[in-house]
Amino acid sequence: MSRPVRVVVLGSGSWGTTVASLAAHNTRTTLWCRRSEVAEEINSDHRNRQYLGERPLPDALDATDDIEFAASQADVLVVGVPSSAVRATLTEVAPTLRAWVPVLSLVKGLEAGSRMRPTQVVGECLPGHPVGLLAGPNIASEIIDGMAAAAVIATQDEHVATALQPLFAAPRFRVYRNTDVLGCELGGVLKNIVAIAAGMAEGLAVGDNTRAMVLARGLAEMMQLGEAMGADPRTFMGLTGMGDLIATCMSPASRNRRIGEALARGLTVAEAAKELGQVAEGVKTAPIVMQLADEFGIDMPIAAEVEAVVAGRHTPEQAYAGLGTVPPGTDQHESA
Ligand SMILES: NC(=O)C1=CN([C@@H]2O[C@H](COP(=O)(O)OP(=O)(O)OC[C@H]3O[C@@H](n4cnc5c(N)ncnc54)[C@H](OP(=O)(O)O)[C@@H]3O)[C@@H](O)[C@H]2O)C=CC1
Ligand SMILES: O=C(CO)COP(=O)(O)O
Repeated sequence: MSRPVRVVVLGSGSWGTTVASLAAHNTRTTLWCRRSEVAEEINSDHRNRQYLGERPLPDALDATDDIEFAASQADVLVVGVPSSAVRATLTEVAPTLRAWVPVLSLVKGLEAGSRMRPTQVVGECLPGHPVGLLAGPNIASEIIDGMAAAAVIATQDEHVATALQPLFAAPRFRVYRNTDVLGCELGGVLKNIVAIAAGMAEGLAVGDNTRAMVLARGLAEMMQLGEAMGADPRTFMGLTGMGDLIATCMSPASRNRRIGEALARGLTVAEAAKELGQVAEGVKTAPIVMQLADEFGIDMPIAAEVEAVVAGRHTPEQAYAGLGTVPPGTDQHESA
């Protein structure tokens, strides 16, 4: 009889811990924590209090702070550290990870400097490994509480996706497949910037029409850049695009939205990030996305205003006033 596969999740923040908990209900699972006290708390108390409060984690979930040993045990590797830490983390696991182990990214940010998507960084650090991502409208706290949700595993190889689907699925967590890796990954990356705009709007006490405008025009910006970069624009109408955009812009638990709200309260980006204490990928992604928008010749007025606010050039009030000066153009989807 063949042994069950071992899933190893790198990164014990709110989402890494949640995904590891989903997997632990289905198969042997190890969570790598960079701090030993977090690993001890998970193994002894079945809690990760810093990120998930008193929510109980599965008894079967194993935690360790030994990244090389964890990687050597992996049949499937999941990357759940912030985008800024993906390359360094994968460089550490490369020597002990066995050949052909599939690697799944949870990461929703672009690498500064290289402007690479997380799956591209995986491809560079771990050449030859099948690569994919798990994305969708997945606010970690709701999923660990067992509220119904769905995600997508995006890989070019349908066989890999089909093998991975049951490892992360739960009765109330549906896992779909998609072969448009670029479109799915960009959806998760770009919606964070729109969520900062949505948070600023909340902080400025706008109406529901404004909320809807930010969502709809934000989605249009995401689709236009995505299509110009080679993604299928229809992907942006699915879970990883519109789905994640709605969840992140609407949820008071979204870290990106909370950053926007804090900026509207007059905090600086540094103060807002300190108050949050968790990663909000949209802050560092906004300037990279504006470089891409320039390169591909795409107008992204909402992303441009978010970038101006996080760079400290505009206040949130100026950003919203600035949007009013942009010529409206057409609301029909324009192919890039
Ligand atoms: N939370 C969510 O609901 C969702 C998050 N995501 C994405 O998942 C990724 C991870 O996010 P999330 O779990 O929420 O993040 P958190 O901020 O909750 O946790 C980050 C984790 O990464 C670790 N970490 C931070 N910096 C480094 C580093 N330099 N080297 C190694 N490890 C590091 C942290 O360790 P330590 O505790 O020691 O600081 C912590 O375990 C992000 O790209 C996010 O956009 C995607 C879907 C949902
Ligand atoms: O990606 C997420 C939900 O799908 C989480 O969003 P935040 O990082 O804004 O909390």
